[in-house]
Amino acid sequence: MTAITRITARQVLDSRGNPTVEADVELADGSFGSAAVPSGASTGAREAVELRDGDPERYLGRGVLRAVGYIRGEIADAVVGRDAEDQPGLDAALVELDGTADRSRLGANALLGVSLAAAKAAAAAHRLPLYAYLGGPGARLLPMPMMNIVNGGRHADNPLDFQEFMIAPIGASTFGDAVRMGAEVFHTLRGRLLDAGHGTGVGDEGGFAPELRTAEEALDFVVDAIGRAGYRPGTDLGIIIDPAASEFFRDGAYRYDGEGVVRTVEEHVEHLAKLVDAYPIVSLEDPVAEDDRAGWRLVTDRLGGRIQLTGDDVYCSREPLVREGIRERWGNSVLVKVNQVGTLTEALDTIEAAHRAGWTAVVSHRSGETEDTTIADLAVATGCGQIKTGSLSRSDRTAKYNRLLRIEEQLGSRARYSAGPRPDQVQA
Ligand SMILES: O=C(O)[C@@H](CO)OP(=O)(O)O
Ligand SMILES: [Mg+2]
Repeated sequence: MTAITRITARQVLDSRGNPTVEADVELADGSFGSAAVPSGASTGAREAVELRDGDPERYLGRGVLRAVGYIRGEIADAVVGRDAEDQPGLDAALVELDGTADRSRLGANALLGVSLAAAKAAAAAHRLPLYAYLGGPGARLLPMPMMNIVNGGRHADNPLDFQEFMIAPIGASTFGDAVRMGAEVFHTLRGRLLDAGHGTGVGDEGGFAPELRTAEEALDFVVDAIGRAGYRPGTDLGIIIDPAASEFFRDGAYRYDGEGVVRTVEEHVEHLAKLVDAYPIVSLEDPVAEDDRAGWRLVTDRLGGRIQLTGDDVYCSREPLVREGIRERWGNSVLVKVNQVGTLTEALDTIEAAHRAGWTAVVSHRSGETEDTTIADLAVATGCGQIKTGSLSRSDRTAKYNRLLRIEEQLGSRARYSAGPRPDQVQA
């Protein structure tokens, strides 16, 4: 009854107004699943390749239409008749059909759309929500959200060199509390920015994008907003930064163009360490560039015992790269974005490999998102305990928070809230 009978796809728009792929899968019993594929701006060099076509300033639709065509044609021909319950088999068939290491022939966006839509159809056939279908009866841990409230870097037009400043409700006792606390800080921050004469326009992920130059200026605003909203910085809410350091690492140095400073690898790591000393930072993502191996080692030696260091660009959600990072001790955590790798099975394998090594995993959105909420279910299904899904505004981001609120309600008294990456940080 879970045999795939029909696959189709279409172009839809993502949150940046760029076309992206949406795929539908239908099963013999009439069950249906649909998934829309997200897209990044600060992409890792070893990410699976999406078909989009070149210049991001221009219309990107032709590549997407090619991906849509592949789904309707070649992929449908190969996959119709397969059992949607056999997700690893389906995903392996998709990877084999593509035949390239970087998924560039059919496109990671084509592969991922089908992979996720098939999982949703199989969940529907079982009359289960996706998180329960994928995670089983043990799936009841709501993730600590990393809420993006200040945008910079590639995600905004302001001078801030670091890409994302986030708050994490480490002192919340439920996911509902966490969302409320985040929303209160978000609105308090808005008022404080206005008072200081700043604009309150937002960046790609819905965080404010004020004309600030230094990380310290942004962090002062964030700490102040946490306090004025009635919370204790570092106890109720921690701070997380994604500098997305690959974006400003050139010729062996970190070029802070907004701040007007160039820092050597050592100076850059020293600067991060000072920020960790001065502010309640609980986690740094991509603190150094993906190809700065010495920097990864240095920052891990310096800060790995104190805070979470999450690799995004350096791992591109790919299990073999994470295994290498575990061996080499580059960080202690991995960011997992399903479209970086191209299939659901591979993303799940990456999370499992991280957990087996005692690392944490953070399920993440992309800066270009849609109303699709699959990652909310994935965070609960894997019990990873952390999700990064943007600000408290913009429907593309709030869709994920709202989905998690509904899951928490559905789980009732079985629901647990993860107040941080470690198992002992779960609220009873
Ligand atoms: O760097 C990141 O972590 C992501 C998501 O926040 O951005 P993008 O999707 O542009 O790669
Ligand atoms: Mg990142």
